Amino acid sequence: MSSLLAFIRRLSTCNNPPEMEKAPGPLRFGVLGAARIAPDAIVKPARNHEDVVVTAIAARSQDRADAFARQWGIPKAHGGSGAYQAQLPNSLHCEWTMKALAAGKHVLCEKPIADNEEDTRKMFAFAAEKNLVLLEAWQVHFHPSLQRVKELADDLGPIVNMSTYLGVWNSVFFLKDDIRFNYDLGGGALMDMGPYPINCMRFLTAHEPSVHSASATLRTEKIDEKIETHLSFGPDAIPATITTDSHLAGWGPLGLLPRWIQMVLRVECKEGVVEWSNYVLPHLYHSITVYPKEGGQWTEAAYKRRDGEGEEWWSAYRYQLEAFVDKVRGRQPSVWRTAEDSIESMKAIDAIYTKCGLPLRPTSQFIL
Ligand SMILES: NC(=O)C1=CN([C@@H]2O[C@H](COP(=O)(O)OP(=O)(O)OC[C@H]3O[C@@H](n4cnc5c(N)ncnc54)[C@H](OP(=O)(O)O)[C@@H]3O)[C@@H](O)[C@H]2O)C=CC1
Ligand SMILES: O=C1OC[C@@H](O)[C@H](O)[C@H]1O
Repeated sequence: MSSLLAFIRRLSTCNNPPEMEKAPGPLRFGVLGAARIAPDAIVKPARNHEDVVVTAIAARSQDRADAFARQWGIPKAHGGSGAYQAQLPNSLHCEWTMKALAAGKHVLCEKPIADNEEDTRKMFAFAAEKNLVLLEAWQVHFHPSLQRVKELADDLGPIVNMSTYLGVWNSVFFLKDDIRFNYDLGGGALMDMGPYPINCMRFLTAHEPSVHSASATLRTEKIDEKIETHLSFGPDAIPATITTDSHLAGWGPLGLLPRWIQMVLRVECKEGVVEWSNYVLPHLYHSITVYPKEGGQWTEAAYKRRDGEGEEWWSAYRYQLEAFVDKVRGRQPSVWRTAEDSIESMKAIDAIYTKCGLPLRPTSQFIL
């Protein structure tokens, strides 16, 4: 009972974090796109960061921007921002990141950072040229649970196999015209969910993947509803299987009842197995179950960093914002993701599409 209460308290603070008094001259954020993810990804974490304020929201329609600003208490003071958070369809990440960098702003851009490797390289090259911070907002990298899974896998000896089935039931989660199902907007189940397992596996093995096979079930001509791919990581060719499925079959009469999401990463090591559930949004809840070969399994969770940074209720987005602001302010973040991380992740996504015989998502036509 007490652990249920602690869970509810943690979740409710995570969703409604306490407002911090702001330091003088906080970093001013503009949000690009009144997206569904924007409140969780930036608005709420910013409220709780003493050195961040969200000053502006931009959307295609003024009404939508006004409504978002009203709902989330954003003054909409256009101009004067020091950083932008891009929450747009994937195909627009490149264009708007380039525009923001050209205007001298640091950028925290949603995952996947672009439509393909070519655009990703262009964006990071421009950020480096302008000496500005650009970070792909793959927030799981900043959550303590990923570090903990790595510690456990390291303890159990070399990784020998990794697998994950990432599945959601699309009529519950997504609308028919969702950006995820539009090729021109950079859609596809792999684009949407692929960054999670690819980056976890890259981090856990500290190696890049080679793609051996991949097959897609299509939703429309160029949009993957589901992809299963077989990869290997590093010189020891550690095998891995990733399935991204945006349309889990239902169950019950006529298959109409939704299935619970499937988000478990399984890491098999020489001396045992680590299973990490809900690794896509680990701050909501997650469990890490360890099955040592010698017996004596246990389950744990990691919500707070060992070095003392953070709070049990911090979301992965809040940890990510801490790191981003540290970087912008010239401090060394406790955890960071490099340009190389984003480039290699996009390269793997491109390689999987190519293996499936599908076209890469379209390169941005935007020219500065
Ligand atoms: N890191 C994470 O945990 C998550 C990341 N994401 C990422 O965030 C981004 C946004 O996702 P999500 O919030 O679900 O997206 P939404 O469906 O809310 O759409 C985002 C924005 O895209 C714009 N948009 C919608 N349709 C079109 C269109 N046809 N043409 C041009 N623009 C359009 C809208 O802008 P406007 O406001 O101007 O109307 C909308 O606000 C994606 O890159 C996604 O991968 C998403 C969920 C979780
Ligand atoms: O980034 C994401 O995380 C959760 C998923 O359900 C969502 O589709 C995706 O955009």
